[in-house]
Amino acid sequence: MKLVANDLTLERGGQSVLKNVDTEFPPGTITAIVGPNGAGKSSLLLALAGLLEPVSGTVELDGERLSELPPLERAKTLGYLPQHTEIAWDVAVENVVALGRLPHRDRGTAEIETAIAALTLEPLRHRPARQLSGGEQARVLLARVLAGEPRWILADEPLAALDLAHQLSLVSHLQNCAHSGQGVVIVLHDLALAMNHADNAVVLHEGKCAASGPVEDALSSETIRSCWGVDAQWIGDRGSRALIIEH
Ligand SMILES: Nc1ncnc2c1ncn2[C@@H]1O[C@H](COP(=O)(O)OP(=O)(O)OP(=O)(O)O)[C@@H](O)[C@H]1O
Repeated sequence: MKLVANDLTLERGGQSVLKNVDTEFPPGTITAIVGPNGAGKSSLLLALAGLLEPVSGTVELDGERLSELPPLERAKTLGYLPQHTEIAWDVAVENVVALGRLPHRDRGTAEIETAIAALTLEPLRHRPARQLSGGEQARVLLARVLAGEPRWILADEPLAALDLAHQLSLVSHLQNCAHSGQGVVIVLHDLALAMNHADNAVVLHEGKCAASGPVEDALSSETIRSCWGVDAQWIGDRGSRALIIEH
């Protein structure tokens, strides 16, 4: 079940934010969407989740236009985590995670427990979610997405608020999701995390797709120079590469 953006053009607030982007997201892999601030990453993710209607072009899931999928089917298939969300409800953590089962209309106890374990939320499960720290809330909201076991996990900067240990454990969980056939698309700013943990990257620059494909190719020094204006080289072996900035 491939997720495809065909000649996708998006506008927000009357301004063009994505222009004629063609890209494919293979299931069973992690794809990182990267690019400078304002490049259009969150906008592309919103369109992939069916939450931002294209001005032209289409998003298709296995050949079918997303806009034609019934809303419940879409909610089951695509799990979307927005950027910078806060929990305002005075609800226990485990109940927030359980909301991920809403599209399925079941209690999904096993899925909820798996999601709680994946984000190491056991010690927090009875706490009111509103009282947690920013990083803890980010883990709760991601667990809610995972509890729905969507075929696609679409997450906007899921690692940004997490400490190093939680970043690594979440990345490892997302890799397991991908190995079991789910599609994972995440917006990332940290190019080393993308290089070391994603399979593919889509590089956006000024609303256009500057590069896409396997991370080793898409995140080349040339692309980093042309999109971020930074001279940098990758060192180290695959899986533990570091980006060295040249002065
Ligand atoms: N609700 C909105 N109304 C109008 N313009 C918007 C809106 N949201 C985003 N934009 C504009 O759309 C462009 C792309 O924004 P988007 O959030 O997709 O970028 P991004 O690559 O995710 O950026 P960042 O790395 O800063 O999160 C930016 O120029 C932004 O100012």
